[in-house]
Amino acid sequence: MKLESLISEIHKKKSFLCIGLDVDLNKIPAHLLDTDDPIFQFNKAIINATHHLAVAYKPNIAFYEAYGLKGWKSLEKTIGYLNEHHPEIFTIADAKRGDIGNTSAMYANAFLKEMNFDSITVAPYMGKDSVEPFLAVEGKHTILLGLTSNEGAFDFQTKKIGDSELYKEVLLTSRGWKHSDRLMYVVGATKAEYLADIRKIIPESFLLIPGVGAQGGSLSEVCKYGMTENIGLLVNSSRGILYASKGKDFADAAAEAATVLQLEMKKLMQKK
Ligand SMILES: O=c1ccn([C@@H]2O[C@H](COP(=O)(O)O)[C@@H](O)[C@H]2O)c(=O)[nH]1
Repeated sequence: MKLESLISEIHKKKSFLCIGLDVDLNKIPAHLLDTDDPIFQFNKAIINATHHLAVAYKPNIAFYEAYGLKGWKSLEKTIGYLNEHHPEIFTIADAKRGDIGNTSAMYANAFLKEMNFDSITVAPYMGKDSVEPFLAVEGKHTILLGLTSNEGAFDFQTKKIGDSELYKEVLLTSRGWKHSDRLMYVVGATKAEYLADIRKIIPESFLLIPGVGAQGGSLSEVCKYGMTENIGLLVNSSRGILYASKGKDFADAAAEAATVLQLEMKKLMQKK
């Protein structure tokens, strides 16, 4: 998907909400467990109830790999359903891949071509040749881990390198790579206070922001420091939306939780 289409969808829906499809069979309503493919049935119901409120969906691949072949089939059906019924919605394979070049090319093929996701999350720490095969895929986006939402982000990412910090070097260096216009970056909502500095290095890039909802990040803080003229944000919530109810009303409850975020986003967009 072209960036202009994503931006136009954001303005149309007055939303920059990304819904994380992190399906845990221990958390979904019991009645779905009797169906042939509970993960897909759950995702389909969530997508049907929320697609007017969200501009992106982000299945975290771990939640599918966890169930072996059945999980992969559910993932394939989910991305197929999104691409067939909602081609206007941006899709993210949250796979956090990255390896030596020829292996990265296989990951790029699997997620961006075979499964036809619009984007994939990639770990930057094996360097340029590990990211290039993803960037080489035309019409797709590579979302590089910038500053992650977890506590462990302070173990390495914020470590000083001369006058700079490791995560800043990732942002700065990757900007110089071929097809860097296809890059986006992950920044945790729990690290909103870093966004002003981050915007000095990557003023226009789209940021995928996980960490609102269950992890306690603040949407208004994220917007205060991270929002650009083109909005430039995809704010993700997974558990806070998916598991708003464990009853038969789970999809309606998810839509309600998504609406709360969308309305706050609309307000914050109007302020801009
Ligand atoms: O820094 C990061 C990078 C990725 N994630 C992923 O986003 C979702 C967050 O889920 P919630 O339930 O809304 O907390 C999940 O898939 C993480 O693996 C992240 O949280 N932080």
